Formats: sequence, structure tokens, C-alpha cells
Amino acid sequence: MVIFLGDFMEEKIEVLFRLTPTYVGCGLICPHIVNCSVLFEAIISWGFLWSFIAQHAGDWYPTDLGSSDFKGSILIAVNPFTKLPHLYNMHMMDQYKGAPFGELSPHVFSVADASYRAMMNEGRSQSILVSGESGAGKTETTKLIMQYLTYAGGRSAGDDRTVEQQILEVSDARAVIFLPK
Ligand SMILES: Nc1ncnc2c1ncn2[C@@H]1O[C@H](COP(=O)(O)OP(=O)(O)OP(=O)(O)O)[C@@H](O)[C@H]1O
Repeated sequence: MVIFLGDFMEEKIEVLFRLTPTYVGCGLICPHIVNCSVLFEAIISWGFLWSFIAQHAGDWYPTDLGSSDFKGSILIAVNPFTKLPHLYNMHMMDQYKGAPFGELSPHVFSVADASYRAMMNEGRSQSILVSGESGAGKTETTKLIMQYLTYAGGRSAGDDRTVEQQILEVSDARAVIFLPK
């Protein structure tokens, strides 16, 4: 599940994770939910979670969202367990670049594009939450989001390196700092 949280601050996301036991609790309090299909259960449970947040989050819940309306975007992404290169190639990125949200079919590039444009238009950091159980495809989905963002970002004037190269170089630096051999 990919959720575009807009310009939620990092600490707000931490609160979200702390609230996650509520999501588990929903299944215990309402046993019929756990009998639903996995997808349906996930949708209902996240609905409960967001409802809970809207009601109890108080001061950290962004005021511009109102108290019961989620302005961001949720994408249900299903792991295909097979390579689907035609869905994630340059042509698809071209299609989604700048397209109004919801105009084209649901796609992780659509979420990434909305995030990128919000960052550019509002000049504020944006957050995308990728959630799911082990093996759901979070890592692959995150890589696709990074692939799109590096494509959308291009390269800055006077810098021959692409954004992708710069990110890879930072990753190398972090690997050296945190994972010395
Ligand atoms: N979009 C995709 N296209 C093709 N295969 C995929 C895709 N997403 C996931 N997979 C397949 O599913 C496997 C597990 O995906 P992934 O590693 O992203 O899961 P995860 O949610 O990060 O798991 P964990 O939480 O255990 O780290 C991948 O190795 C890949 O084979």
C-alpha cells in the first residue's frame, strides 16, 4: 500500500507507526474483519486507522486536512510476482509526468509524480509511506518511486551527474560509514 502523505513532518509519521497497534487491535475487537479477504481487510483496517488518527491525533494532525478528511492519496499495489517491464519503462514515466492525479490508471508513478509536483509547487518536503506485510513488494515499490523521482528530477544546472547517480553516490557513502567491512 502506497500512501502519499504530502508534507507530513517526520515526527508525525513516527506517531503513525506508534498507532499501528490500533490497526492490529481492530482485527481483535471486530473478529469479522479478519475473515475478509486480505485486500478488503487492509482497506477497512486502514480506514479505521485513519479514522482513529482523525479523531484522536489532536495537535499533530495537519489542520489543513480538516478533522475527518484525508487529503492525500492511497494506492493499493499488488505484488505481481513476475517482471512487468512494460508497466515501468520510460514510456510509462513520460505518460505520468505532469498528468493530473486520477486521470490515468492507478500507478505508483502517479503517486510519485504527485509528490514531486507538490514539492516543486509548494517548496516543501513531501512524504510517501509504503506499507505492507513481508514480501508485499515494499522494497520493489520504493525502488520504482526512486526511479521515477530521479527521472522527474533530471540534473541540476552545472552538474553532469544525474540525480540517480548522486543518490547512488550518497548510498555508497552511507554504506562506508554505517557498514564498514
Ligand atoms: N512490482 C514488482 N514487480 C515484480 N516483482 C515484484 C514486484 N514487487 C515485488 N516483487 C517480487 O516480490 C519479491 C518481494 O518483494 P520485496 O522485497 O519488495 O518485498 P518487501 O515488502 O520489501 O519484503 P520485506 O518486508 O520482507 O523486506 C521481490 O523479490 C520480487 O521478486
